[in-house]
Amino acid sequence: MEKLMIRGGRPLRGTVQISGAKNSAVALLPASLLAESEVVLDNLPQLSDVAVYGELLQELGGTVQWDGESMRIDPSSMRSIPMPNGKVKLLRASYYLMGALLGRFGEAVIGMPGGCNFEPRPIDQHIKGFEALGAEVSNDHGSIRIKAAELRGAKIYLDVVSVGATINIMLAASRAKGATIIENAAKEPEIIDVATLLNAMGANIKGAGTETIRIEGVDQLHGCRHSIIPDRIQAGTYMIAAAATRGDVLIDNVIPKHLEAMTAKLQEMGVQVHELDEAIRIVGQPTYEAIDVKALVYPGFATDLQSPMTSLLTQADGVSILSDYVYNNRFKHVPELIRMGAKIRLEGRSAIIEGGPLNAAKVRAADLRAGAALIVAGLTAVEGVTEITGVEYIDRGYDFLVDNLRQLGADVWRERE
Ligand SMILES: CC(=O)N[C@H]1[C@@H](OP(=O)(O)OP(=O)(O)OC[C@H]2O[C@@H](n3ccc(=O)[nH]c3=O)[C@H](O)[C@@H]2O)O[C@H](CO)[C@@H](O)[C@@H]1O
Ligand SMILES: C=C(OP(=O)(O)O)C(=O)O
Repeated sequence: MEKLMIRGGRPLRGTVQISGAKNSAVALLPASLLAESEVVLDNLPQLSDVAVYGELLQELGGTVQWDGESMRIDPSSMRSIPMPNGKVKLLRASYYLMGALLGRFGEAVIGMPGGCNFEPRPIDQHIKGFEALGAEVSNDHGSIRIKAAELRGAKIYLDVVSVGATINIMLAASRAKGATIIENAAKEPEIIDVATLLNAMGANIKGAGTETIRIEGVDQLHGCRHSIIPDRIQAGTYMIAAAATRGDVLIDNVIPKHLEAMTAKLQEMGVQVHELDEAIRIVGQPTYEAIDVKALVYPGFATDLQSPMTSLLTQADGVSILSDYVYNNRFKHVPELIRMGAKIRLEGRSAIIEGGPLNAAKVRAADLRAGAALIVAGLTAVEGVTEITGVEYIDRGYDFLVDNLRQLGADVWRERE
C-alpha cells in the first residue's frame, strides 16, 4: 500500500491535460460487448477501474488489446459467464454487465457491485427497467440473476433520476424487440457518450441528454471506433485545486459546457474563470466570498465535485453551506478535513463550512472523491506534510495525479505505507 504525501502552500501554475472520462469508460467497455465485431475505444483513462473492466471482458471470453490510450475489444467469442464474485466486487460500474449481457445473451448473473460505498446505493431502478423489458430478476445467494426469453420494448418511468439505471436500460433495450421509452432519464454527458457509441454500433437511440430517451431495438450491433469524452470531474477537481492554491492553471482538453455549474459557482466566489474552446483557465484570487452550493443531477453542480468543493470553501471568508441532493450522506471527507483544522458542521444533507486556514495532518481517504477533497486540502495547508492513505480509492479516478500536480509546481510524492 502507498500513501500520498503533500507539502502544501504552493500555488499551482501551468497546464494540465484532462484524460477521458472514467464514468463514460466504465459504461462504454461493457457496451462494446453488445457488438458482434471489434470495437476500438480511444482516449481511455489509465485508471484501475478501466484496467479491471478490461480483465472482466477477458474473463467473459473477449479479446482485449491495449494500444496506448486505446483498447481494441473483440467481443465475438464472448459468453454470458456467471460472475458472482471476484473482480465485479472491485467497482461500482460492474452493474453495466447486467444490461449488456442481458441485451446480447438474454441472461446474466452478476454479484452486487462494489466501488465507493459512501452510503447505501440501491439498484432497484435498474431492476425495475429489466423487468419492464420482460426479464425475470431474482436474488441468487447475493448475486442478481436476470433472464429473458425475449426482451420487449417498454415505457419505463424512473422513480429516481439515475445515471446507472438510464445507461443499463439503454444497453439492454438496444437489442429488445420494439421501442423502449425511458422517462425521467438522467441527462449526464456520459449518457450521451454511451448513446453515441451504441448508435455508431448500429443502435437507434434518440433523445440522450434529455429526460426522455427513445430506443428502437435492433437485431444486431456491429463494431466501430469511438473516442471518449473528457472527464469533467477530473477537470473540475483541478479547477478547484487551482483556485484553492491561488494559482493560475490552464485545464486543457475539456468541454467547458460540461462544467457550467462549476464555473458559475467559482465565479460567484470571486475566482476568475476564462472559458476557451476546449480549455478553461483558472486564475486564483487572494480572497473568496462564502457561497451556497447544492449538488444536484446534471446540469446541476455534480455530487462528485461536492467533496473537493468542501475543501475550497474552507478558503472563503465567512460561512458557506454545501448541500448534496443526490446522496444525503456523502460526507466521509468532513471528519478528515476537521483533523486538518477545518471548521465544518454537518446538518442533515448539508455541510456548514466556516472559512479558515488548514494544517497538514495524517488523514485517510475513505472513498474516491473524499480523497480528492484531501488532496485539495493538502495542497492548501501552509505548513508541514499531509499524509493521505487510502490511495487505492484515488487511483480509481485520477490518472497521472502525482505527475500532473508536480508539473503544476506542487510538492507531492508517493511513499510506501
Ligand atoms: C460509474 C458512475 O457513473 N458513477 C456515477 C453515477 O453513479 P450511479 O449511477 O450509481 O448513481 P445514480 O445516478 O444511479 O444515483 C443517484 C441517486 O439515485 C439513487 N438510486 C439510484 C439507482 C437506483 O436504482 N435507486 C436509487 O435510489 C442513488 O442512491 C442516488 O441517491 O452517478 C452518480 C451520481 O451522479 C455519481 O456520483 C457516480 O460517480
Ligand atoms: C462515486 C464515484 O464513482 P463510482 O460510482 O464508480 O463509485 C465517483 O466517480 O465519484
